[in-house]
Amino acid sequence: MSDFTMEKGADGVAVITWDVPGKSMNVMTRESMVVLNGLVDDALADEAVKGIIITSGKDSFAGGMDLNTLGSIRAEAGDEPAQALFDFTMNGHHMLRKIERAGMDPKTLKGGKPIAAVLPGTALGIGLEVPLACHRIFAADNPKAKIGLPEILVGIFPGAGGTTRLVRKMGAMAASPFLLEGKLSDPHKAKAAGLIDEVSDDPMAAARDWVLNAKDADLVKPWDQKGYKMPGGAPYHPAGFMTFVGASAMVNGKTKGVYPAAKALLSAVYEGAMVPFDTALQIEARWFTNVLMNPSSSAMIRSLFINKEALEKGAVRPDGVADQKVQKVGVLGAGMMGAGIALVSAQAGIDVVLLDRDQAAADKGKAYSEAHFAKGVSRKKITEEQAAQMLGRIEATTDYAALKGCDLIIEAVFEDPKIKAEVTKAVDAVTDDTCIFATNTSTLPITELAKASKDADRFIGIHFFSPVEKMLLVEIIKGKETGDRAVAKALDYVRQIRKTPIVVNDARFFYANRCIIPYINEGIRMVAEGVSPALIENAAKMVGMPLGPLQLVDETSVDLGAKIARATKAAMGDAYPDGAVDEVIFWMEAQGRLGRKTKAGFYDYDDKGKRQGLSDAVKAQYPAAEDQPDLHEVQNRLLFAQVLEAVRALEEGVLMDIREGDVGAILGWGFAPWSGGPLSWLDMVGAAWAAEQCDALEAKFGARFACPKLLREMAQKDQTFYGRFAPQATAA
Ligand SMILES: NC(=O)c1ccc[n+]([C@@H]2O[C@H](COP(=O)([O-])OP(=O)(O)OC[C@H]3O[C@@H](n4cnc5c(N)ncnc54)[C@H](O)[C@@H]3O)[C@@H](O)[C@H]2O)c1
Repeated sequence: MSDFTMEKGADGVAVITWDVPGKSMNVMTRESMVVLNGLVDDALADEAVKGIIITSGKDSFAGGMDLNTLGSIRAEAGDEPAQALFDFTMNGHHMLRKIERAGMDPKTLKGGKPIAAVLPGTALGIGLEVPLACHRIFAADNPKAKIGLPEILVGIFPGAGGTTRLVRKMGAMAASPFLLEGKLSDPHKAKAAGLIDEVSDDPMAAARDWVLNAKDADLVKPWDQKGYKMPGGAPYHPAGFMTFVGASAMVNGKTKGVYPAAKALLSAVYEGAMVPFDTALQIEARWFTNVLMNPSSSAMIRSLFINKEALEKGAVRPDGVADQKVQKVGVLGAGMMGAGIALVSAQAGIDVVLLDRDQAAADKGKAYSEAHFAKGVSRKKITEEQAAQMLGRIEATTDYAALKGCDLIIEAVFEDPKIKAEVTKAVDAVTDDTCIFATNTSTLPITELAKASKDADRFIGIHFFSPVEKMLLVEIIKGKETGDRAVAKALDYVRQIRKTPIVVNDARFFYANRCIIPYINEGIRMVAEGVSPALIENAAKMVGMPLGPLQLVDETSVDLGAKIARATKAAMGDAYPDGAVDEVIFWMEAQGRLGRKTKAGFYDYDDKGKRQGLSDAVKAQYPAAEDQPDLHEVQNRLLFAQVLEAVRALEEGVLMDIREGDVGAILGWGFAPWSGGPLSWLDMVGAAWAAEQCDALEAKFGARFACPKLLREMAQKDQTFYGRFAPQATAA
């Protein structure tokens, strides 16, 4: 079975159906493009065919390009990868341009065959770029459908004509959220924005009717008509020029210049807007190739597309363990985390028993889901029946007997080993030995907590990030005695709730928190040293961190920081290195400046909790020194604080797979996504340069920057992480 098939109807409409065998969503490959091209040729040449509909056999249209394709083109091309990628991209343009011109006479623009796209649901990336080349796009009235061009989020930009077509269709200003931010819309919003043309209960019938009645003029795109003017003005008009200046400033403001794809996109748009359409497509292809050849884009594609998907599909799942899909989950503690865990589980179709110490607390936890589902109904994302069905899956209770029959328990009670031990024992008394017990602790060692369990083999860490329903990463932690079945269960559960898992070994703060805490601490330490808070925050953003370390403290709260500092000090004794950090954090705590929640932290906040400037009170207590450090040094301190922890985690065997180190960093704490993650970043800058920087930082700031042995050895041997620790199937 081919990815595309065609059926020619007696009414003269040829329907090309995209339906990749064995996949839940269509993706475009090199091979499938050849097939589509052949079918379009056939239909255009066949006199019996009056018009064409391109649709999908699935409930979505397509998820985009299979980015592995780009990797394999590059790998096969040997010394000339750029030429091969450019040629591939131009072939795509030729095919889509053929669809757009549809056999019409190039002079009179008459005699073409109408081509409509019918989208039953989601259409992303090239899954929207193919429709954009068609003459009219019909979408089903499917509120779950997402329509847009998210390429920028994985480090590239729409390179199958989407950039050029969208800008000419709606103007650079209106196109910018879709191109530069990867904004996705449901069908109605997509129609309002001009991305698609019609939303219908029966889009096939509507499209067929349109195809059979379309006139010559309906097939000619505005940019192929005489006197075409770009909406909002092209760059050589004053209004258009200002749009481009504004867009350029916005991109620089948002990306701080570290995302090559955003800059290349702007160049493609700007240069392309000044020339005829077909030349613009060549310019788009040139910039697209430029981006594909950039190490940042390759690293982003590798981490955010290929490796993320591999982890979601079970790349690190233990071999030979049968499917462990969860039927009924018990969630202990209906507080902030427990309520979120219950919500995502119910959404995934799992029955949930949500247990707390008293009924009011359990009910409050369930009410969180109720409010969330009600919002979904009011925004037409789900129906009232679906909301009722999902809410009906959650049983709020105080009764341990209700946990009977649960095949997974996740405890999210207070962060207190005694309480955690009590609930572990109480659960053991009512569940059988098929049930896996998981703890959501963020700081307590799993191996220690497992001692309260009847069977440490069935005990595991499933560490969520807050807010549970928004954060994409789940960290699974193996205690010393955790068995494969528990790991498989945790992975299968994370897959059910559609998040991305990483599996790490048990160690202080596991992986994500272990790396983010030194970043935060380095920022606070600099405040104590008299580095200007604005310099610290800006330096962080300029290396691509979504939040500066001080803003991050405000978001996660100063008292949590103080609590962790006290606990760490108690655990480490004399080896505790963060005295300077504590001074600031304890002062903040004493001042009641606990962060956003108290509307005062390193930043000031208005009455509504909206962040204002950096706080004068903090600046008065820790005045900025006259001599401020070099920006590059501040950036290096903030980056190395994180990446060295990632290297140590790998060296110590906490991280077992480098893919998890990179994917976990980006999804878990927003580590500079342009870099592809901390290990990809080290590969980009080179181990030798990184080791030199460590030596310089260590000499000036102390042992926390000492070059890990592993990195030193890699520098000496001129190795990369993806070379030395190459996991299978990451060769993109
Ligand atoms: N807050 C975060 O950002 C975050 C992130 C990851 C992990 N965690 C971990 O998740 C756990 C819960 O954190 P939270 O922020 O949801 O706390 P929370 O205080 O909001 O909720 C804890 C809930 O547990 C209930 N509880 C306490 N003792 C109980 C018992 N014996 N039996 C049943 N219920 C009991 C409390 O009534 C409360 O509703 C902690 O282990 C924490 O370290 C928190």
